[in-house]
Amino acid sequence: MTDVATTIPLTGDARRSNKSVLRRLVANPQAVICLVWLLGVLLVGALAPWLATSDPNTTFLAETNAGPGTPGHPLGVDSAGRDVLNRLIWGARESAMAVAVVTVVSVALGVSTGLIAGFYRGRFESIAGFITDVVLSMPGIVLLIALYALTGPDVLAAMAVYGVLLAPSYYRLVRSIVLGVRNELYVDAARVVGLSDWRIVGRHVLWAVRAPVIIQSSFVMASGIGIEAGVSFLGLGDPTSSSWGIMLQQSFNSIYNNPILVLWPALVVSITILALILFGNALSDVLQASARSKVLPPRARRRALAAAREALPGPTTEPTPLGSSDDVILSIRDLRIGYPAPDNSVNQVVHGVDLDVRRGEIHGLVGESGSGKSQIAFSTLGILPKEALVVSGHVMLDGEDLLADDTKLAEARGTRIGYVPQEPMTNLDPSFTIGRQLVKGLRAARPMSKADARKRLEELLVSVGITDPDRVMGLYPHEISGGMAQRVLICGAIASQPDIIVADEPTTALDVTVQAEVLEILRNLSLERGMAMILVTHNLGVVADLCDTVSVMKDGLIVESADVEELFSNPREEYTQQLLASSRSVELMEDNDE
Ligand SMILES: Nc1ncnc2c1ncn2[C@@H]1O[C@H](COP(=O)(O)OP(=O)(O)OP(=O)(O)O)[C@@H](O)[C@H]1O
Repeated sequence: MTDVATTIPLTGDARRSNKSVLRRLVANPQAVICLVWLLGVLLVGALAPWLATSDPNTTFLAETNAGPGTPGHPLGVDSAGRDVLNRLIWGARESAMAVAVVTVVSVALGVSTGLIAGFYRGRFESIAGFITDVVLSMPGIVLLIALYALTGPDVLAAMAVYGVLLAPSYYRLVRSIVLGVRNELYVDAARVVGLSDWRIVGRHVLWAVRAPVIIQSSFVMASGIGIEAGVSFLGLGDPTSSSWGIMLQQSFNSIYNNPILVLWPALVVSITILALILFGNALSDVLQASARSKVLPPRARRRALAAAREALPGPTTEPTPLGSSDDVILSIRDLRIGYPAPDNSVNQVVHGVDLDVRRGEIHGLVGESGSGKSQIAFSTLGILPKEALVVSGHVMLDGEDLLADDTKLAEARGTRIGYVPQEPMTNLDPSFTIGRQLVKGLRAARPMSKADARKRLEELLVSVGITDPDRVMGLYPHEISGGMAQRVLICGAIASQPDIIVADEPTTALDVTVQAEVLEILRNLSLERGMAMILVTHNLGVVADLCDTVSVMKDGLIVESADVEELFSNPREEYTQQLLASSRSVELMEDNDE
């Protein structure tokens, strides 16, 4: 039985990209050829009464076993005197009906039970799981033969039973997707606004399972065609029918008299199965590609980058010289980052950023959402998404261009550049203890014995406010609080004594009191260890409290960069003034609420 575990949870973005799915499908010649064949079979089946020149069982006894090309019988006549082309046309209708029965029964049963089991779980899920295991353990074709006593020579009834046998593959697929989707925040939000379970399932959950179900169905249809042919070939079909399986069986019986008769039904069965499988694969590729951002293949990537570089504006001013290497630890020049657009051009999101971070300085990076702060942070660490394209630029760490050399960048990451992420919990592996993760990370960055690594980490844990480091080292991530997890990650980031830390909104996921403690830790670390820091944040209060210098970003550009006191007292750019004004009005509103 076919069991394609294709899990492609589709989001709102995918909803918008429906049109492009169709466009990409049409652009794939293999998909188009398969689709034309499959639609052709359906059309021929639907129009059989008009296309066929006679009834499938009409006999032309005088022309029994006539070969292809006989006048009036282009594909010949079978051993019972029936026109082969006519029977193939009628057969398209019967085979399509058999496939429809398998698909409808298996989808209806498997998808509905999978939805209920995944969404509500509980006893239904246990019972459905047990039944699924039992059904899957049954040998399908043997069962169909055994059921012949019940169904008789009725292929549609046999196909309905086969549909029941295939339902577990849908059940498992749908249940696993629904289990992932039911805890998504948008489903919680739908519950909170009062949508009934049925509307949530109909609107959100069903949407997430539709693509994998469609893909699975093309494989189920292919196996339906094969099983119909197999069951009929074994003699369990209705001998008066003209399905392709029956044609195959009857022509096989007269293979010595008229061997070419086997060719026609074998050909249409094989081509239809092939078309369904290839179409399913093409559909799967297109839907998977549209569910994630597009990663260009190497050649297209090189072409897109070359075109984007060619289109760069020439220098209008002298390039900003690199900061003095004694003073500046990190120097970014003309950094431009983009992402592939649907037409394979490059959609730039960072447009030539220059930034200097001095040794020991805490450099705040602020700006509206989507302005490119994280892109700068990630390119410094070399952890931009795979699909990202660095159109131009240099990231110089202590005079070495990391962007020009992937090996140097990989060596610097985690050793000379530390990273404190936004979500502490999701950055710790739930399968290992805190101690194991910290020790492993430190030993990877700085080779040393386990005992030495553990000793150094215990000291660092104390320095970030964890008073019982030995106990915490033995805990799993789910056993500690978010604040403690962030301290652990800060400890991990500074353990290799990096020159600079990139902290991407390190306090956003924490509550207010813990935020203050974590900020205090970062400030002390910078003062005591002379570590520079890039602090990405939305919070101007944090910037005022912690940073020495601030760069304000808007639309992928740094619009203003200044000493923190100067920027707050005398903002030059209109956008900075607006940002400060809106931050003050939020503070005022909060004060009034208190
Ligand atoms: N994988 C991606 N594919 C396409 N565009 C992306 C991708 N990641 C980011 N972008 C785009 O890059 C731009 C900058 O994103 P970035 O995450 O750096 O913004 P940000 O200033 O850090 O925002 P926030 O404060 O909300 O995190 C945005 O327009 C975003 O849509």
